[in-house]
Amino acid sequence: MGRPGDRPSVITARGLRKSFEVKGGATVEAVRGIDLEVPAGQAFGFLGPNGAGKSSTMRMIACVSPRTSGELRILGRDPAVDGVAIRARLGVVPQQDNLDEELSVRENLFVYGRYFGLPRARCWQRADELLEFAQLTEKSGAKVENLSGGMKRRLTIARSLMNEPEVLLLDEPTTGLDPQARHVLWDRLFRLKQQGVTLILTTHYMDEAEQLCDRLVVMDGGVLVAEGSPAELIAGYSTREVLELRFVPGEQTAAEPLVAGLVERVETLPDRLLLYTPDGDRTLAEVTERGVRPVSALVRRSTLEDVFLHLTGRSLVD
Ligand SMILES: Nc1ncnc2c1ncn2[C@@H]1O[C@H](COP(=O)(O)OP(=O)(O)OP(=O)(O)O)[C@@H](O)[C@H]1O
Repeated sequence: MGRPGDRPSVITARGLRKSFEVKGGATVEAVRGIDLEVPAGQAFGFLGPNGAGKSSTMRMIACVSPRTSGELRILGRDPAVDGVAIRARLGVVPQQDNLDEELSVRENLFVYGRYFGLPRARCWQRADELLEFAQLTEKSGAKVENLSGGMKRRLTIARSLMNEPEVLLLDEPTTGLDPQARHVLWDRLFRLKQQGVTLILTTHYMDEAEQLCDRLVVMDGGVLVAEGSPAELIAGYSTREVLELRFVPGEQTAAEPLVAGLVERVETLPDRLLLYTPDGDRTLAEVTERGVRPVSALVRRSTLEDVFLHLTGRSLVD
């Protein structure tokens, strides 16, 4: 899988696998042989539900978890051999913030810079640049424990940029944030991409994938089930429009036979029927003619959520 462009690849994987031995001698196959090609300068996303294998893949790319088998090259090097050298060129934003709550915002950046061996004066200078970038200059002297969730995320991102990484890995960057905080964060990530940083992120939010990613892979059960740009995936796996018919939970099954044959594909959810159609308004008129009486009806454009439902038979967010 993959579409290598003329830009060099920052990540190449072939048959990449990760298994974990668990209690009782059983093996969990978290990643079951995936192929990846991520060109420099892209925002590349792993989209999938909980347990799909996204974090396990990210941890192998971050050189903190060895692969079980397969090939993996990051920035042209093998993490099993050159992990330390690769890590120096990566920025990592983990799923859970692990900031030092007792230190001030600015000190958190300083300490991280020192960890990467930057001279003291350069650490303070870089910290101030990144505070501005993260829109946290006014919070420079504040204790981390007094920051909002969105500010903490922005600080974690600022910290991951102390070593001027070429590639930034973000594991569910906006999980738990309110919509406004998510938009501020997306804006900062856009800026980084404009500056040439390759972004690799995991998410189970389809809007995040659509907003941020040039390309993405849909992951489920440790394998890749589709790859493309958000627009390509929607064009390839869904129709342009969806007619959503809402029912009192349970009553949607009675309507199923009435809509049969009207459209190419119908998905049944606990309180809804989704009818995939090139023309939602026309289909709505047809189902009304057939005597279907939903609580409400909505025509909307297809999203990545529909693609995911089509590919896996399940919703992205359980
Ligand atoms: N250290 C571990 N030991 C045993 N099993 C693990 C370990 N890490 C992950 N797994 C298992 O591997 C599978 C994939 O997990 P992973 O965390 O990679 O998925 P994910 O897509 O990132 O999910 P989430 O969105 O919940 O983070 C799951 O079944 C998980 O329970």
